[in-house]
Amino acid sequence: MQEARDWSRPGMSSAHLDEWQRRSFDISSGSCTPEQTADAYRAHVLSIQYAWASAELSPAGAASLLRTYSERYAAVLDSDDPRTGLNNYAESALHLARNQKNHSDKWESSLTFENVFNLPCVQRMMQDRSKEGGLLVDPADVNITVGGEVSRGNEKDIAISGPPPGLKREPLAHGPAAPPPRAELGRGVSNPLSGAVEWARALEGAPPHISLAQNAPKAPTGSTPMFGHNIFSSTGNASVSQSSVGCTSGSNVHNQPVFLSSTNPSKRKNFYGSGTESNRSSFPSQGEQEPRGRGRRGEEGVSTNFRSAREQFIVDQQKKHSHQGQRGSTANVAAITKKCLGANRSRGASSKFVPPMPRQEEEGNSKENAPQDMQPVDERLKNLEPKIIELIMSEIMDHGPPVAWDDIAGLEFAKATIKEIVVWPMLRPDIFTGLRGPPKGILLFGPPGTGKTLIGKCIACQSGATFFSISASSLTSKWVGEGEKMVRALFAIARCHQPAVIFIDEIDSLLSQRTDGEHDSSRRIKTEFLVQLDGAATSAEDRILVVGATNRPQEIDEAARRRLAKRLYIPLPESEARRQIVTNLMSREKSQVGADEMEKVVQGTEGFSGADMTQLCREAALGPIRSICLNDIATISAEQVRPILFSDFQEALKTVRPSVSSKDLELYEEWNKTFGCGR
Ligand SMILES: Nc1ncnc2c1ncn2[C@@H]1O[C@H](COP(=O)(O)OP(=O)(O)OP(=O)(O)O)[C@@H](O)[C@H]1O
Ligand SMILES: [Mg+2]
Repeated sequence: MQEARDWSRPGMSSAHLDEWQRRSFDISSGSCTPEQTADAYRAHVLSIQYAWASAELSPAGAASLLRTYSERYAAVLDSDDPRTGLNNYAESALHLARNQKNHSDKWESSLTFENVFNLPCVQRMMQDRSKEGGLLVDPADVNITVGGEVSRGNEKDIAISGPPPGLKREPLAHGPAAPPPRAELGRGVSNPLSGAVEWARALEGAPPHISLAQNAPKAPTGSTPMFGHNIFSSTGNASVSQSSVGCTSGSNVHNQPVFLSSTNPSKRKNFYGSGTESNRSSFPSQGEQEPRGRGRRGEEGVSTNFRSAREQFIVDQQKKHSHQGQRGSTANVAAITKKCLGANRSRGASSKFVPPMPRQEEEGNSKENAPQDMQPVDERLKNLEPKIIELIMSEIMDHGPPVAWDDIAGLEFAKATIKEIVVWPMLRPDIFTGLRGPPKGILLFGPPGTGKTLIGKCIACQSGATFFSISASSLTSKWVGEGEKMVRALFAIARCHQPAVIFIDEIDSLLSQRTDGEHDSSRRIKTEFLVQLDGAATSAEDRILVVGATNRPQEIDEAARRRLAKRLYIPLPESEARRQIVTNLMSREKSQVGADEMEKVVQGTEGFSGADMTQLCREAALGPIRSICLNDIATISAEQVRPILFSDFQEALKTVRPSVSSKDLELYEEWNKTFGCGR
């Protein structure tokens, strides 16, 4: 509070200062709840504003104090630590975003900036566009700042902008064309999907790979249409910052993409807007700025987006309800807004607060605006919430290093069957009709680590179909009602992107036996899934294939089992397959293992799964490193490391054991005999 005294004007009333002091003391006592702390900081901010308005504080002092307390206030709002912050409703979402990974995370995109422009559909789009000479995004979206804030006309540091006024965009005659500028769905941005939809439509020829897994790579920023992001994101050298695709203006006439760093959440420098240093440090001049958001006083020319106590109360109530899981139909929207709820955005008392749930008017507005803002991609999707569509579409999975059928050792019968069911009918739908029509559901079951997920990845790469990969966890979200909607939307979108494959890894957790004691929401998700599966199965013209994978087939609901008509056993690898796995892996390393030594390795690994074999090879590969003298490890060159030898395998075999017990194996064999479709 020393600061307050320093900034105060001589002769001003000390009432406000005392008040600040008292509250500050309370807050720092550590006994306040986050709500109380936030309230106290809000009150501080209001007091400072009041003091400034009644000329009790100098403008500079007011600006400085306001910045300090607004930042503290924002820190409480944004922190997802339940003891210190209010952002707990996003806890699970943030947790998922940060920690959970699934298989698809490890996949790298085979699309790069270079080769994406060689895609026929992109070429086509470029040609079409060059004929039309039009922009790929809605003109209204051109001047949008990446990073969540809507750019204002007078700002110099606009992150995305179109060509300078008067400069007509020339289509590229050759060479790589730029992707359309990605319109960040910032608040107040009109027609947010237009660019993305346009781009996606243009890419229709290239089968997108769509993952609904929550833990698949996510856009860090808010409700962003992610076509652009996903199509261009890759872990290779052409990677694009997920929240930062943009186009330069000025000299860069061809709209070459530039990479912009995303906002550092820990830095709240932009607190007073998206602003420049000058507008950040001049609180009193805020009134001159264009009011942002829906601050009621914004109309009067004062940019005070503070919420009245009543408004705050409504928000608090909404938060409480969200904690009780009674969100009803708005839950979906809330779940989607979770992307915006992290600390990625600078926020404060004078910036627009993002409530955990949309306020009534916002909801109303969004419904009203929906027809113009979010044009449905397809007629069939018009009954779905645009934000759910966006969410599903935004999770487009990059299929990384392509998995070929030959990368899967053994499993010849399963591979042949899948090719017959998946690949050929996709290629020749005209032949595979009537009784020859492929089954609409496949279940891959077998012990852990035998290649079920690997097969899923291979189907993604080889089938040429739109590939949706979902994990049960993405549907069994805590937002009541969201799961069913997601399932419905998933199938609806798949229907629009036929032929499509929906891959559900660990399907047992989604479609386990329905019991009396289970939670209502998971029961409803299951029911919805079965209904959708039925729809997909009975509609002759739909070319949607559902592939489930599980290592707990006995737990699958019998109704689901029936719908997954082709149930393929994925057993432990036979000796030939084990040899193939070791040979494949060793071919990428420096190794010297003779044929008879390899035979001994194969014989010694009876009962090993594919994953166990991989683990064995990894362990053996460490042998040469372990044999290096400790003093040399820092200096030895890679070439000097000796090759992997049979003795390394012998050592590795002492520590790596099969992960599947013979008792478990019997259960699988038994289930296969009863329900399996193998020979
Ligand atoms: N048949 C196989 N050929 C080549 N590699 C294999 C094979 N089976 C397993 N692997 C190796 O084991 C790893 C794990 O396989 P995968 O994830 O497909 O197992 P899974 O059957 O899905 O196991 P889980 O049931 O536990 O999910 C693969 O990444 C691969 O390296
Ligand atoms: Mg798996």
